[in-house]
Amino acid sequence: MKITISDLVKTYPGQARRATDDVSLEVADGEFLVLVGPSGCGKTTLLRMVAGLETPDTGTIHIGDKDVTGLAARHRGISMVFQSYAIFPHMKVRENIGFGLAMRKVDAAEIRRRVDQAAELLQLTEVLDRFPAQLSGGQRQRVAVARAVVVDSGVLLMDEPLSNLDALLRLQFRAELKKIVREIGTTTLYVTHDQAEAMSLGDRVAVMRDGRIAQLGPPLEVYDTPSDQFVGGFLGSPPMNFLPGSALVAVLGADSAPGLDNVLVGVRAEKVAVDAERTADAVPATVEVVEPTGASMLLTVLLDGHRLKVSTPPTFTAAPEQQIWLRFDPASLRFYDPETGLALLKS
Ligand SMILES: Nc1ncnc2c1ncn2[C@@H]1O[C@H](COP(=O)(O)OP(=O)(O)OP(=O)(O)O)[C@@H](O)[C@H]1O
Repeated sequence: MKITISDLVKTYPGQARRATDDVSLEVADGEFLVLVGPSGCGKTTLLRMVAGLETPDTGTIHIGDKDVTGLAARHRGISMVFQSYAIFPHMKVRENIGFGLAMRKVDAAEIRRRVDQAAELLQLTEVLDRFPAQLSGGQRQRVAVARAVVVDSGVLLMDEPLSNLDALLRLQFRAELKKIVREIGTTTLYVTHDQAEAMSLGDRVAVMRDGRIAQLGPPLEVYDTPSDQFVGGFLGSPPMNFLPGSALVAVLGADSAPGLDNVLVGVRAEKVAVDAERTADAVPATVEVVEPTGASMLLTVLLDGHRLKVSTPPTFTAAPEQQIWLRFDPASLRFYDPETGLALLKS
């Protein structure tokens, strides 16, 4: 089922600012779309309006072709998994997973069949007869997901479903979740403040800021070509570097110098080539900090007084205060308006 969100405005009582400010968005049938952004940007509010847990001031929500804007949550045909996954402590895993089906008066044999199937998908078969207290955090989280997917509704809404897990489990379960959602093929709207999670899971990501969608697109497109400085600085670890154009005159050539005074140049850490020796077209920089990440060596360097992060192969050896040489591939540079932070088309 596709979800069509049109011009949603929501202001909470007593708040001066809009929590969502005229948001329009279409989630295609079977698509996994992630809403991501810093705390307070309005992503949870948007999800809760789709769920029917908040009422928009203006705007409409359609699920499939049906206008559900005025419908109660239980009549919208959606499943939800929230951060505080409310699984019932007094019910065994089997009853917890089957709860939604029992509420819908599905007959017992069918409930059993579907619970068994979901349990297998989520590797919970062994623990179906346990109580939640006898499960690990990751297993509890899987119960919450199983309970949502077993209902087989056309739309799945998730709000930070992995946030209760420790870093390792989070990473593991992220990949499992991606696989499961692909298998069941449900249209999914997913909220997270974690940009890595958003990139990993989303067919498309919508980066939100101040109640609006700053950019919407496939993860790598948004990563490679951020539409503004905010998106480039939010997505990616490390975030995109931004340098005044004047710092790159030597790289881009004197011809482009006049135009460079008024631009901000964005470049990703891994797009800068680093050499210990001077090479053609290279500019000198000084190493400030060296951080081994295992997969790469992350260097903080000073280029003409401007700080940036560059990543090199893990075998690259560098020490603080050492001079190194940087090469920039013009094709990987992005240009922004220093006043507005908006992307400029390359001339
Ligand atoms: N029940 C509420 N009453 C008043 N203001 C609210 C309420 N819920 C959210 N807000 C405000 O609305 C704005 C958007 O909040 P929302 O929870 O949607 O953001 P979010 O991006 O999900 O943030 P987080 O990641 O911290 O949950 C914020 O300014 C927040 O303070």
